[in-house]
Amino acid sequence: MPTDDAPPPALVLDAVAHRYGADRMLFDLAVAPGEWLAVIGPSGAGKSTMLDLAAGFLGADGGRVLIAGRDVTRAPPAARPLTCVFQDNNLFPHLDVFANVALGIAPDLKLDAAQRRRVGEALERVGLGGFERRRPAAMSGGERQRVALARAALRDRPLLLLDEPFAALGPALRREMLDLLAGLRDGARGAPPAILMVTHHPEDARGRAARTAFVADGRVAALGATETLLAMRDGPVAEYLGR
Ligand SMILES: Nc1ncnc2c1ncn2[C@@H]1O[C@H](COP(=O)(O)OP(=O)(O)OP(=O)(O)O)[C@@H](O)[C@H]1O
Repeated sequence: MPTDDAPPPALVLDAVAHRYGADRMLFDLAVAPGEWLAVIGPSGAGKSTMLDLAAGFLGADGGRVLIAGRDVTRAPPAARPLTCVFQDNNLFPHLDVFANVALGIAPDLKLDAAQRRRVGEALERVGLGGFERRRPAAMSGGERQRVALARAALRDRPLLLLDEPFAALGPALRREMLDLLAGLRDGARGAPPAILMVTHHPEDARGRAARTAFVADGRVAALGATETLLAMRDGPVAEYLGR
């Protein structure tokens, strides 16, 4: 039983509705503080829509979105205590790596000495010490995502939304990036953030996400321990997994 002083869930989607024409999506989900939850499901099922509703890029037609106990249903994206990493377009091409990371803590790019040091440390942690003056165009896809992760790690938000961030990378590099993400989470200055990670590679969830949600037809159709869900022999999850 949770006690009165137990921290609230990192994210609650309480009957959050969204309509695309005649298609109605309706999401119920609770992510515990510090939990790593993977989201899988067929193409077009609504995975990105669910994350966009949590982040506020899409408005809810009904229901409530709570982040760390705060009702943010009507709050714009910038006012929600979360950070996002997508497959593409995480970086500003006209800014160098240092500035791209620094934006995570100082949107006006006016940093004091301690903040400058933190940016440098974050770059070291993702293996990009010495890349400070590089522009994103002169970096590989994996390096660019390291920059995005460094910025996310600096922000110290209770919730990290990842929408296919490593999809364009090969299997070995994807594994490396997931290990890096796990390291950043474990090394967080405060409480580790909860991670909600959409992936097209269910095996990415194994050993990392304790629970996995299966999204189908605009709903969370199944939710359970990752190993249990991925071991299903029949039903829609098994069908999605190609069994
Ligand atoms: N702006 C839009 N207008 C109308 N329909 C949309 C819009 N954006 C998404 N959709 C539809 O909503 C459904 C869910 O899309 P969404 O991107 O959330 O799926 P997904 O599960 O993330 O898919 P994928 O795995 O292919 O990225 C799809 O059928 C899509 O065509």
